Amino acid sequence: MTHLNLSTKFNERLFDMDFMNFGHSISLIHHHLEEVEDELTGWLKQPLNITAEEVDEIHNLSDEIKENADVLLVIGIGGSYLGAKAVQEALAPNFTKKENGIEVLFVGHNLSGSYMKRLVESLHNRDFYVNVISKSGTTLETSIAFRVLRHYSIERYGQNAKNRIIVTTDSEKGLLKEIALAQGYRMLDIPSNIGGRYSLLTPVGLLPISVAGINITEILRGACQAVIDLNEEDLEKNEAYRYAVLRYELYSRGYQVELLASFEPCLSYIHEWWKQLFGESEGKEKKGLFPASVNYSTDLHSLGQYVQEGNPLLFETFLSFKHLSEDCHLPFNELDDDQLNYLSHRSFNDINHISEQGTVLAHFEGGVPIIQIELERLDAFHIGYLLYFFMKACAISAYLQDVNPFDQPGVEAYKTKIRDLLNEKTIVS
Ligand SMILES: O=P(O)(O)OC[C@H]1O[C@H](O)[C@H](O)[C@@H](O)[C@@H]1O
Repeated sequence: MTHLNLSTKFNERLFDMDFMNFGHSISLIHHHLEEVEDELTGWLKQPLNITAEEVDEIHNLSDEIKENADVLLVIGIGGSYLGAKAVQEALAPNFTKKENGIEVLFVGHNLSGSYMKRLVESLHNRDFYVNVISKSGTTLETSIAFRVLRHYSIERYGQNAKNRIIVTTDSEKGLLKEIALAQGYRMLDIPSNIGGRYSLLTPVGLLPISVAGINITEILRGACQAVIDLNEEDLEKNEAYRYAVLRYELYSRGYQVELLASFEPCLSYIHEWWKQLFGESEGKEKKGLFPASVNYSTDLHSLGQYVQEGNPLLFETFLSFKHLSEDCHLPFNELDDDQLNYLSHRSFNDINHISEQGTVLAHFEGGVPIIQIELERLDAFHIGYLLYFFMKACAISAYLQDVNPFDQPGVEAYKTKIRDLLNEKTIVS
């Protein structure tokens, strides 16, 4: 049974692409990934390696939080929040009332004073837990948000505040780990050999996802399946490797932007997570596709014109799910004053699907190369599968470009500048 299908619609500029030219390089990269131990490759087998005890610990914590809080404040930025936020958006229903459940809020990923002020004000009548997540333990946004919310926790809960703070950080080192040990906060480990943007299937993602009411066992089951399926050395049988090769070939032929497109708004944070994954993994040494995204059909009415007829620097990757569990039908209207009765035998999903097909055709005819990634169902299993698929493809893709998928030296440049400016005595205007 295939859980994920990859297909393409390429125009004549690409018709002569031969996958098998990449067989040898892929094979070398495949073995390199299997064998390297000094790199941050712990995520490769993480879904298989996570123990039942670790999953139980997360379930227990999650139950405790749900029992004692109205809100879980997840403080983190980049890889320390995007994965969990992506899964929450994709799988936890929109518009549900929060009175009977807990709200999972992802905070500390900006430096806005008004955001922070309003956040604290919004907590006055609500009970909360804090889960601060940082692999390095020193990220500015996370650290200062934690300082504010730690103070506020003490104001609210006094001595008991420490029981409401959970620290997720590197298993071996870091300032946050030292703080947690000194203050007696409970800790969850991020394995040292897993970097931030590959850490979603560790407690970084699993605790917030579980509190959001999503079945983490199913997420891990999907990811485990992907570990097995996507460890196939034969390029023709490995969808992650094929996706990596396709992207590389398009890049080599002059395309500079990959536009990830989907027709379900709940996937918009999967796009955001994917952007960080590919952007930080590939964008170095003056190389790399620029990862961008669109939410259709919304963005057909803003960026659609550019995609169809603008500068031909991009290709599009459509992400879709064959079966969706919910739908809405159009009511019949006798008057037909809105002239929509021709659609009344169709559902929203039907119309959305046809709109996707029409968009693919139009953009293809406009000269845009198309990759399509389709999964069976929008559920926890397939989301786990998809996220692992992207991580595996991303690592392969970066190696094809001969860059290290696991570092982000460029991020340090602006961090240093900000730090230097903040250390200056004068206020920058
Ligand atoms: O988890 P942290 O160490 O706080 O890092 C959070 C984020 O910080 C930086 O932006 C890095 O470039 C990201 O890769 C990382 O995910």
